[in-house]
Amino acid sequence: MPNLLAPHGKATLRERLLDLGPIAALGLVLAMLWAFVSWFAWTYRDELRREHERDLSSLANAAASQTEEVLRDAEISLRTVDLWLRTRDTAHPLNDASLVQMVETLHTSTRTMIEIVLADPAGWLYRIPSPSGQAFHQLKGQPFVANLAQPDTNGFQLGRAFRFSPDSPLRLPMAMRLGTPRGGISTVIVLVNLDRLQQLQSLYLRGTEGSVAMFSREGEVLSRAPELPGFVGQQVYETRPDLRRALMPQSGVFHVQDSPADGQPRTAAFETITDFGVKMILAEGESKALGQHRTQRLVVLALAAILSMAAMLTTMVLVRQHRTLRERDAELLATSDASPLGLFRADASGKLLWANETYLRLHGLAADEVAWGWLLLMPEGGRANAKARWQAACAEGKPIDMVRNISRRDGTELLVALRTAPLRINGKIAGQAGTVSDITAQAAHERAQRMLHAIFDMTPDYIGQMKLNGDLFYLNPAARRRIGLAPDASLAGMNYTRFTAHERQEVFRQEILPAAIAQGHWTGRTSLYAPDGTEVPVDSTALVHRNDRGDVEAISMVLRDLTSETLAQRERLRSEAILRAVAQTAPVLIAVLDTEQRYIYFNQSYGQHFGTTIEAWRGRHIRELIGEEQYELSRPAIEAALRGQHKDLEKAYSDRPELMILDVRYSPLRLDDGEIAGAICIARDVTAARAEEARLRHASQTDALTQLLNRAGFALAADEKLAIARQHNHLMALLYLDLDRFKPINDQYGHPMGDALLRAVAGRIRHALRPNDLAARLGGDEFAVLLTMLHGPEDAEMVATKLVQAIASPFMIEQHDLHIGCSVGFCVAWGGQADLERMVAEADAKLYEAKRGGRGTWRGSQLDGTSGKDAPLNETPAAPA
Ligand SMILES: Nc1nc2c(ncn2[C@@H]2O[C@H](COP(=O)(O)OP(=O)(O)OP(=O)(O)O)[C@@H](O)[C@H]2O)c(=O)[nH]1
Repeated sequence: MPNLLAPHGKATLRERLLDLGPIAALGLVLAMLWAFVSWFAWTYRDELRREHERDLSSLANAAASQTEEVLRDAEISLRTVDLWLRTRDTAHPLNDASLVQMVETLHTSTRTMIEIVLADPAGWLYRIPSPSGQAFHQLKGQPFVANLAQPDTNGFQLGRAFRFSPDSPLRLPMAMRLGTPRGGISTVIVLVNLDRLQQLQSLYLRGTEGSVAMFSREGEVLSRAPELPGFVGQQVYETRPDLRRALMPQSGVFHVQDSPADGQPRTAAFETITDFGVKMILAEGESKALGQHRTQRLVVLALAAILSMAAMLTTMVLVRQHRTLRERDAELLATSDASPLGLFRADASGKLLWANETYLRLHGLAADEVAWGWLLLMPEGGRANAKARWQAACAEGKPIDMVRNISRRDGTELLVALRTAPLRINGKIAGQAGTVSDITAQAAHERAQRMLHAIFDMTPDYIGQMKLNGDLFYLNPAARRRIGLAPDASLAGMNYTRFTAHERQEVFRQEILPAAIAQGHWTGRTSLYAPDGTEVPVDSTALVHRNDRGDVEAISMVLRDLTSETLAQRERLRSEAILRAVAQTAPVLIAVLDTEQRYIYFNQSYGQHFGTTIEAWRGRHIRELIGEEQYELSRPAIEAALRGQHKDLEKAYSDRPELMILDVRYSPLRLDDGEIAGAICIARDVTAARAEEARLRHASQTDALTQLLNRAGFALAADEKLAIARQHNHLMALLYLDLDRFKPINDQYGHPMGDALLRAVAGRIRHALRPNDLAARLGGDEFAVLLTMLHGPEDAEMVATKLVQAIASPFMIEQHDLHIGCSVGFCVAWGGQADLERMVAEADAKLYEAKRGGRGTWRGSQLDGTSGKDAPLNETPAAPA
C-alpha cells in the first residue's frame, strides 16, 4: 500500500507520475507498435516494390538485348542477301545455287531462328530454292506490303506477326527492298521465328500473369506472349495516350490499372530497341513478395489493432483499479487519522515509516520527525538502551505490550500503552505495526478508584449503594460490621427497608428520594435500625446516579453514626489505624506487652521474625513465643520496663541459618494518666552493623602482611591476658624477636621476596606457640610473643630456643634457599608483678644484648617483684645451624 507510506498532505509529484505512469507506458508501447506497423505496411512495401521494379527493369533490359540480337541477325541477313543479289548477275535468283547456299548458311548460323524468302511487288513470297518457281504464300494486311512495289524504298521494315497456317509457328516479317530487283523479285524478307523468340523472351517472365510484348514506334502491337487473339496489330497509342506518355522514355517502369491486353492491373518495365524502333515491354501482375506482403500487412494491421485495443482495455482496468486502491488507501488513511489510537508502522530496523495523526498529536511530533522522534521524548540517559531494545524487538519480530511514560516537549507527561505486532511479508519479518493509546486519564482514574475504595474500606462511615427499589448491591466494611455481615457475604435479596423504621421508610420515599432525584443529592439527619433493635441516629447523604440517558440507576447512601460511643470508637479506630500503619511500615520489630507480659500487639516484622501473626498470639505470654532461654535473657529488661525504666540489650540468635543480632530496647507503656499498662519492645536488626564493626576492629588490630596481631592489637590482647594473669597470679613471659640478616634478603631479592619471607617467619612463630599464646609483628622485622600460664622460667627459655632454631632453619621461597636467623630477648614475670611497660623495656634490653652477643641467640630475665631488680637467667648460646 504505497499511500500508507506517503507522508501526510497533498499528492506528491511522484504520486502523480505514478498515476500517469501506466497511461504513459501504454502510449509509448502503442507509439512503438504503430511506428513499426507503419514502417512495415508502407515504407517496407515501397522498398519491396522498388526492388521488384528494379528486378523487372533489368529483366526487360535483358529480354531487349536478346531480342535486339535476333533482330540484328535478321537485319544482317537482309543486307547480306541484298548485297549478294546486287553483285551477282543472275536472272533466276530463286534457284541460284550460291544464293541457296548462302541463305542456308544464314539460316543455320542464326540457329534456324530466321528464314529468308523473296517477294515480288504483289506480295507473293518465294522460297530459296524454289524449283517450281511458284510463290507459296501471299502477304496480306502487313503494313509494309504496300511499300513492296515502291522502287525507292530500300530500308528495312518490320511487319506484323503472322502464321502461314494455324499450325505453323508465328513469324515476324522484316522486309527490305532489293537494291537491284531481279526476275520479278523486288524484296527480300526475313521471317523471324517469333514462337522461338518469344520462348527466349518468356524466360524473363515471372509469375503466371506475366507477359512480354513488342510495340512498334507508332504504338502498333508487333507481338505478345502469351498470345491474345486480336491484340497483335492494335494501335495502342490511339486508344491509350497514357501508354504513349509512359513509353516515351528510352526505358522505365509504369503501372496500369487496366492493361490494354486484358484489362488487369499490371506493372511493366520497358526498354527501347532503338535501331528497330521497337519497345520491348515486360509486364507482370502483382509480385509474389508484394502479394505476400499485402497479406502480412493485413495480419499485422489486424494484430496491431487487437493488441492496441487489448492494451487500452487493460490500462483502463489498471487505471481504474489503481484509482480504487488509492481511494481505499485514502479511506484507510482518513480512518486511521480519525482513530483515537495512535497507529504506526516501522521497518525491520525499527525506523518508523508511517504514523497517523493521532500518533503525532499524542507525541507532539511533526510529520517529518516520525522516524525516531519518540526517542526524543525519553530521558536522555535511557535513549540508547530503549533504541537498542526496540531495534532488537523489530529485528526478531517480538511483539511488545507495555506501558511507558513520555515527556512531551511542551512539558506535559503522558502515560501511554504501547502494543505492537510483527509484520511479515512473504514469511520475512518486515517490521512492526503498532498502536499507542493515552492511558494517563485512565490510570489516574483507576488510581483514584483504588484510593476511593481504600477510603470506603477504611472509613468508619457506613456506605451503601442500592437500586431505586431499595435492593442493596454494595455495603462497605464499616456498614457490614455495623449490621454483623461478613466482609464477603452476598447482598442478594437484601433491601434497605430491613434497616429502617417504618415511618422513616415513608419519609425516605416521600421526601428524601424525590429531593435527591430533583437535586442530585440530599443531606440530612435520619436513623437506621441496628440488628440488635436499637435505633442509631445518623447524618445521612443520599446521592443519585443516572445513566447516559438520564434515568436514575442507583442511589448511594453515606451514613455517619452520631452516637457518642460510636464517635469515640471512630476516633480510637482512626488513631489505631494510624499507629498500626506506622508500626507495620517501620523497619523494626515492635511488640506491646501488658503488665502480665502477654502480647497486646506486635507488628508484621516481629511476626515474620518468629514466623507467625499477632492474631495467633494476642493474649499469650511472651515466654511461649521467644522460648525459655531468650526469655531469661530478656526478663530483667521487661521487668525494668514494667517498673518504668528503659533498658537496652543485645541478643544474638545463633539458632538460625545465619547468625542474627538484635539491638532490643524495652520501654514502659504509659497511659495518659501516667499509669504503666505494659511494656513496649522495639528491636533493630544490627547483624550487618555488628559484622562490619567486627571486620573493622579485626582489620585495625591485625598486621596485613602476616595476619599476626599488629602493635595496637597486641597491646589490647596483652592487657587482657595480663589482667587474667594478675587475677590468678600466673607466670608469664614477653619475648621480643628481631630477625638477623634480613636486610640483605631485601637488597638481594627485592621487597616482595622480603614480604614472602616475613609471612613464612610468621608461620613458623605461630607454629612454635600454643593456641592461647599471643604473637604479633611490631613492625619491620620485629616480632613479639606473650606466653601465659608458664610453669617456670625455663618454659620461656625453651620457647625462645625453639623460635631461634625455627627461624635459623633455611627458608625455601620461590626456589631460593634463604638463610636468616633471629635474636630473642625476653622477660618473665609473675602475674602479681606483671607490668607490660616494664616487661617491654626489659625484653627490649635483653634483645639488644642478644644482638650484641652475636645474634642467633636469646637473653632473658625475670622481674623481681620485691626489689624490682632483674634476675639474670641462664644464657643460651646460639642454636646449632
Ligand atoms: N620486605 C620487607 N622489608 C621490610 C619491611 N619492614 C621493614 N623492612 C626492612 O627490614 C630491614 C630491617 O632492618 P634491619 O633490622 O637493620 O636488618 P637486618 O639485616 O635484619 O639487621 P640485623 O637485625 O642487624 O641483623 C630494613 O631493611 C627494612 O627496610 C616489610 O614490611 N617488608
